[in-house]
Amino acid sequence: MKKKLIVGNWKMNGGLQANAELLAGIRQGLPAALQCGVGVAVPAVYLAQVQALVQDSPIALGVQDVSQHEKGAYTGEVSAAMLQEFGVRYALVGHSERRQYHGETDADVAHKAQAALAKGITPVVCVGETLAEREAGQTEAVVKRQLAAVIQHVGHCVSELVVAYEPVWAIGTGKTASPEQAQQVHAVLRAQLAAATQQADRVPLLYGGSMNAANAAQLLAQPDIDGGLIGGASLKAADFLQIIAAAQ
Ligand SMILES: O=C[C@H](O)COP(=O)(O)O
Repeated sequence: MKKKLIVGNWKMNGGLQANAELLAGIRQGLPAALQCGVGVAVPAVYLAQVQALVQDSPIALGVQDVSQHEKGAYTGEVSAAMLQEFGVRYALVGHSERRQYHGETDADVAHKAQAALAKGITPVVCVGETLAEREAGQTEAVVKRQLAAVIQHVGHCVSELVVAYEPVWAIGTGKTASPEQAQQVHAVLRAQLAAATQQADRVPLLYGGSMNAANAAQLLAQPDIDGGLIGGASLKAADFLQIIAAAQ
């Protein structure tokens, strides 16, 4: 069976002491024979600290964004080359909070994915519909449009992506998509990937949106749900570890 992948997205949370405590707790509680991939997407300012804290552990280092530009006069941006220097393995691109609060377009997200790939960093491409879009019956059209922009841009590298389906209405709200709702969208995404690459099965499709210790097992049991992108529940070692246990 394909290994599941569980990635914590810390969002704008943490601090030097809190990060050290959280990662110590996770490291201590990880099963000796870990059967799934584990990563944490941390605020860029903590990269050096977290790189050291996850050293010699199975925890992969991730970030929450990457610049689409290579270098130069882009105040506040962090390039893929800089991330590469810190051993970053995963970069979230197109998280709905970036799309919503920072005006990121599908084209921006596609360029960011390409910039990450060019430096050997795996983009975790986030897609998802708002509540209004779901209620208008546009879920499929929205996620397909968002993913198509990336597929078209990265060409033959499609099989190197990770894709995360995160319904915006489920993020941080405690309202999780039902396993059936999530599976339905994941199947759509899988079919879209299959039209672009013969290796669609190896692209991990993560679900994100109020995934927690109580609902993780059911979500992860769906045939096209290959893991989770976890926000709130990744900030407590015990909760994150329970999700990891469900992915074993
Ligand atoms: O990237 C993570 C998602 O936005 C989910 O966040 P959440 O688990 O707090 O709902």
